[in-house]
Amino acid sequence: MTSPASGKFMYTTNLTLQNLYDTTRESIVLKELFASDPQRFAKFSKEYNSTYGPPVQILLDLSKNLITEPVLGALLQLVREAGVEKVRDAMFAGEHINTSEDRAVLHVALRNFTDGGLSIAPNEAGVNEVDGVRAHMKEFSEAVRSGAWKGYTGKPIDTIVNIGIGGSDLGPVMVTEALKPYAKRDLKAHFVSNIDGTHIAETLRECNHETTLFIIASKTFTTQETITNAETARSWFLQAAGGASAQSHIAKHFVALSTNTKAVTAFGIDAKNMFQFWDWVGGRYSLWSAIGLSIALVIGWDNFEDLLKGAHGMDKHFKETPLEQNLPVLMAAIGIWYNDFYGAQTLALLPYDQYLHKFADYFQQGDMESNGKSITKGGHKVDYQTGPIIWGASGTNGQHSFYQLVHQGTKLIPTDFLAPATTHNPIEHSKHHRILLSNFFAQPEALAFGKTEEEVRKELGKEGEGNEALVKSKVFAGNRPSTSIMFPLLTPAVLGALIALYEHKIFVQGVVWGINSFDQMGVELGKVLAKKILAQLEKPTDVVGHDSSTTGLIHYYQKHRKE
Ligand SMILES: O=P(O)(O)OC[C@H]1O[C@H](O)[C@H](O)[C@@H](O)[C@@H]1O
Repeated sequence: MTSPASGKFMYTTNLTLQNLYDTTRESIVLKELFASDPQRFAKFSKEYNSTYGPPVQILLDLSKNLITEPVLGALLQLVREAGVEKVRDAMFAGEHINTSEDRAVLHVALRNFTDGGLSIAPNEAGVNEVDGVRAHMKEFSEAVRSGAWKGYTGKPIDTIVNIGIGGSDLGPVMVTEALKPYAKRDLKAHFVSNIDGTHIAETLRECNHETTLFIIASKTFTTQETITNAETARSWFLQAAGGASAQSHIAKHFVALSTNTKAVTAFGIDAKNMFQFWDWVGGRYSLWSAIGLSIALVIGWDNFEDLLKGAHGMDKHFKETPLEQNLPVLMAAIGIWYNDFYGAQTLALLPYDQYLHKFADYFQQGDMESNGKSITKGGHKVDYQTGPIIWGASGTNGQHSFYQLVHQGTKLIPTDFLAPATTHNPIEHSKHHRILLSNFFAQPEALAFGKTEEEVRKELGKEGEGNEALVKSKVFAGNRPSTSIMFPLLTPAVLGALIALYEHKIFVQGVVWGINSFDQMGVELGKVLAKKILAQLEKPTDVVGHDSSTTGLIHYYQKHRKE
């Protein structure tokens, strides 16, 4: 049998799985599986307890998935056969598993602490500088938070504006939202990402130039959106601070997070106000790096460190735990089952925690930019499905919009439900939280077990008689899969572990599919075309080299625009 190196999803185990799918799919009925096995929850749920850092507990309940022991066994065999353990160890060792860019993939090194025991790639350039950058971030964030760091007129900073996009924005946004209970409430944090001038304009309206710190976050420091927004912020600041003569005040109000020292200094930011990271940190894996500075500013250094330690605990679990007990591996295996055998197109992330309302947005980049590929590392076109479409919203909002389709639509939608046992806001004696959690428990139950026609008829009584359409429309077929993830409380360490859990799930799937999860060539073409078009926007006669649709659209803009 060949491996994805040829573009064919053909491990030996693939045939076993296909066979299991063809012969047992009809009998994989959750209602029956639960009825016939009182141990099903015990068998298919795992409790994770961190062995490093602050205590982290996570309960992963996989029992409401369309799996049996033989299926899960075969899926794990597939993971084994695909060589996931070898590639995982290669990642930790710093081998250049990002082959197209010839780079190591070492975000795990950013959350490694010397007593963590993983000895992560000590020889890769930059790995031994991680501690130094962390110390710089700690010192700086503490100075800003305490008020010791002053703006150019001697006032303390009360507002930070992170200017970045993609991985230089989504992680800080998601984490600062998720950990709001730990936030310094008198330090306002804004995140500007969109090139749409509205984003920076509306933000600047809320800023006082004397007390605002701009954090320019860009791995490459060449990203059009970020540099344009940063230039606008700089002009705004200089104008407010007294024009060109205010140049020397920039040092108090602008810092950079980047791998590109040359571009940072060319922008006018002093190298000593730059927080370094390295090319082995992928953008969508960078919140653990200097890119996390805005997080550290908002929640404080100790909490930021707990976030890293929670992730490190999950790294240890991923590296050291047998596949059968390995949370990210199990989640990845089940995702492959739906994606490649059931033909599911998407995965919905449904956190029942308002603080996690950006979780799905964050993993849209994390998962889709990593595994949205159709060429293998060996350069072959795949003849199987790779990364799923990620989407979702926080509960219970989704229930009042798209859950109709999840319950009764024609598509199979695997779902991940997440919830904390305890809320940070126990108002009304946790009344809200009990209602929230009752929904968190009810939805997977309804999805899995549905409601039969018989039950509907009984419930409707006379009203249902002679009204077949009504009866049928109230039936829930059930057997719709879900994973439930619970934890005691959303702390920084728990959040770190959860993010790392999903990161490693994505990693495992990428290895099985034989793709490079660490490049993002698919974002390039649109950027190149936009540059070309930007130069043609002035006059209709400049618009050349496009199809009639694109030309027509640009002409429409030229006719109707007003400066
Ligand atoms: O951090 P930067 O270099 O500015 O990159 C920001 C973003 O740019 C591109 O869109 C990449 O596809 C993303 O992976 C990256 O996070």
